Amino acid sequence: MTAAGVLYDLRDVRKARGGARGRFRLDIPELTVLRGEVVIVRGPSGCGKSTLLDLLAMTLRPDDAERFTFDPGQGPVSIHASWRHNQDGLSSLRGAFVGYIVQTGGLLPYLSARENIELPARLAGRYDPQRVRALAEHLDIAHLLARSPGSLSVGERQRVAIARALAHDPGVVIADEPTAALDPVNAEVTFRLLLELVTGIGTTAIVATHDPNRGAGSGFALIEPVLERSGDDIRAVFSRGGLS
Ligand SMILES: Nc1ncnc2c1ncn2[C@@H]1O[C@H](COP(=O)(O)OP(=O)(O)OP(=O)(O)O)[C@@H](O)[C@H]1O
Repeated sequence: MTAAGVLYDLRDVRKARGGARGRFRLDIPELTVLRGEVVIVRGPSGCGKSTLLDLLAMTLRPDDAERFTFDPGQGPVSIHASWRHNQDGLSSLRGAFVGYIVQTGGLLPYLSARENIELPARLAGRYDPQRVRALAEHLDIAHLLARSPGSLSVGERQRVAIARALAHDPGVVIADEPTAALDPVNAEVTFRLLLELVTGIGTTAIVATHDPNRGAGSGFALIEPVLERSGDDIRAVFSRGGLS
């Protein structure tokens, strides 16, 4: 794989947080994500999945990074340098190229489902009604678009959130336990729909789950942290090479 196919390239990235009891430290010695890949990030509660996804979504600033680049298509951009010198540029990059799905949908309650889906696409200047229609049909929410999020079931809200994350044709979809709030049957269906959509469109996706059965035997790339405990302190090491 050439460097042109690399979406993320991270080397020696670190983030420390005050954990639930002791200190939590996330270390990424090496992590590459290739364009078009689906990567499952799997591990138990508290192992740092959300921290890793927030770093990749450019919503959380790393403490330190030897290298942290994201290539939107015109060449790699240093995310670490952007955090220090160009946060406006970072916001634009995030808005245009990242679709983020959180555990509970995160929809704006005062907008209809349709307005929620269209908003990021309009902000990014990439609103495409045909794309919105196709996503809504695939996710079986076309009949719900006029409704407010509060009148939808949790599963319906999550499907709207998936459509919203994909509507602006992002470079990457990042989904943080997108089915954690759903019952097992709905969770299975929604997880499958998300993966079907991103693989069908060819969008890179990074999906976190605590479920040890998710992603098993799927052929998708899998990242699981190595956890080191010292008293109440935890160090989680997420690593994955990709370039030969
Ligand atoms: N905003 C924060 N401030 C301080 N500590 C935090 C913050 N967010 C998370 N942490 C801590 O960082 C550690 C990793 O949390 P994180 O949410 O990344 O794990 P997770 O694997 O996503 O967990 P879960 O599956 O329960 O969502 C935990 O010890 C947590 O308490």
